[in-house]
Amino acid sequence: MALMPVEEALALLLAAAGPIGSENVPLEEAAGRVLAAPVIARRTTPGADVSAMDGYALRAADAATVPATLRLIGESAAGRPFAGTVEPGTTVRLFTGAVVPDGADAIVIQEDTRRDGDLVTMNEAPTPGRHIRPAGGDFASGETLLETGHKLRARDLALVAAADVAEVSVARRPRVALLSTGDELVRPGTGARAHQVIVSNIYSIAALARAAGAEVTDLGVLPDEMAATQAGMRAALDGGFDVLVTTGGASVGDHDLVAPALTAQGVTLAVHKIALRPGKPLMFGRSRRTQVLGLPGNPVSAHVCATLFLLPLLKKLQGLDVPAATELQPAILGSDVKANEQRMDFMRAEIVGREGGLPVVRPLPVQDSSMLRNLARADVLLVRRPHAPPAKAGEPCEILPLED
Ligand SMILES: Nc1nc2c(c(=O)[nH]1)N[C@H]1C(S)=C(S)[C@@H](COP(=O)(O)OP(=O)(O)OC[C@H]3O[C@@H](n4cnc5c(N)ncnc54)[C@H](O)[C@@H]3O)O[C@H]1N2
Ligand code: MOO
Repeated sequence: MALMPVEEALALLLAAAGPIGSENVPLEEAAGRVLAAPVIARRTTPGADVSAMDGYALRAADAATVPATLRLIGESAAGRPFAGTVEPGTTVRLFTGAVVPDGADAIVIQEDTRRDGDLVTMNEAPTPGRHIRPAGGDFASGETLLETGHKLRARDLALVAAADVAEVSVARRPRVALLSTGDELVRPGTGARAHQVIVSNIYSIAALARAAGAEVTDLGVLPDEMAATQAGMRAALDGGFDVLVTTGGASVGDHDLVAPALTAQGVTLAVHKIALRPGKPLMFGRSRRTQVLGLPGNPVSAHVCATLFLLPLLKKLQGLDVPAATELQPAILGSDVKANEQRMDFMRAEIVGREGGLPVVRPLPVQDSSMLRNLARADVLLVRRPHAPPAKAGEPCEILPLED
C-alpha cells in the first residue's frame, strides 16, 4: 500500500475540522485564549490631553523667550484635574498622567524651572504640544484593536483592559480525551515488572495539548481485548470530547485493535499509513462531533505525531490560522546524512553551533522510536524529505523546533 505524504494527511485531517464555538471569559482568564470576536475599544485613550511629565502647564507663547516668570494658580494631578483655566501669565503645577488644564498648550518639566513661592520661572522655551499626550493618541472609542483569531498574549490583555473591555469572547478550549491501549501498560510509580511498559507518551501529549489551549482528560488504559476496546472507544466517543487521541494498537499486529474497534463504532478512518518516520501507523477519522486521532504507541512516534497533527488540529478548532504544511526552519548540517527513503524523517538532533546566523544541527546516534532519552536530549527535529539524496556536513537542511 502506498504511504500517504505527511502534507496530504495533515490537509485531510484539517479539512474536517472547524471552530468549535466560543465563550465569554473575564480578562483574568483570557491569557493564551483565541479571540472569537474582535475587541473594540469602549473608550478613547487617553480620555483627555494629559501630561507625560512632572512639571508646569502653561501657554507656550508665555515662555517664548526665557527666562519667563509666571504666576502659579493651582495644581493638576492624575485623577484630580484643575478646574480653572490657564490665563496668559499663569501656570499650573501638574504631574505625570494629569489632565492638561484648559488654556495650557505646553508643559515645561520641573527640572527646567525654578520655584519661588507662587512664582515659577521657566528656563526652557517649550514648543506648543510639548510633553502633552493628546486625547485619543493611543486609540479612539469604536476602533477595532484586536481581530478574531488573535491569540491573546500578556501585552494584549493590558490593551483590552485599557479599552474598558472586562470580558472577551474566545474560542472554547478544545476538550481532548487521551486513551492508551495495551496489556503491557502500567502507571509510573506502581512497581512495573520487566515485561511491563510504563505509560509515558500520554504525559508528553497531554502537556503539548494543554500548552496549545486544550482541556485534557486522561481516560486511562484499555486492554488488548476487542470487547473492552470497543466499550472504551464507545464511552470515549460519547463523552462530549472534541478530540479523542488514542495511543498504541495502531499497527498491523494481532493485538492492534484500535482501527477495527473504531470502525465498529462507526468511525470512518481516513488514513492508516503515512509516509512518516517515526509515526507510520497513524489514523484519523470523525465520529459526529469528535475528531479521532490514532497515534502509534512508541512514545517518540506519538510525540512527533502529536506535534505534527494534534497541535495544528487544536489550532484549527480554536479558529487560529494553520499553515497548509508544517513550517520548517533553515539550518546547517553538522554531520553527513544518508539518503532518505520514502518516509519523511523527523530525526532527533542537537544544535552544536551556529553558522551564518543559522543553527548547525547533528542527528543523535540513536533514532529508535521507543527511546525517550534522545527525545528529551534533542533540541530540534532534523527533517529529511522523502527520497532526499545523501547530504554532507555544511550543507543546508530543514529543522522543526521542539517545544522549550
Ligand atoms: N509488521 C509491522 N509491524 C510494525 C509496523 C509495520 O508497519 N508493520 N510498524 C511499526 C511502527 S513504525 C510502529 S511506530 C509501531 C506502532 O505500533 P502500535 O501503534 O500498534 O503500538 P503498540 O504495538 O501498541 O506499541 C508499540 C510500542 O509502544 C509501547 N507503548 C504503547 N503505548 C504506550 C504508552 N501509552 N506509553 C508508552 N509506551 C507505549 C508499547 O509497549 C510497544 O513497545 O508498530 C511497528 N510494527
Ligand atoms: O514509525 Mo514507527 O513510528 O518507526 O516507530
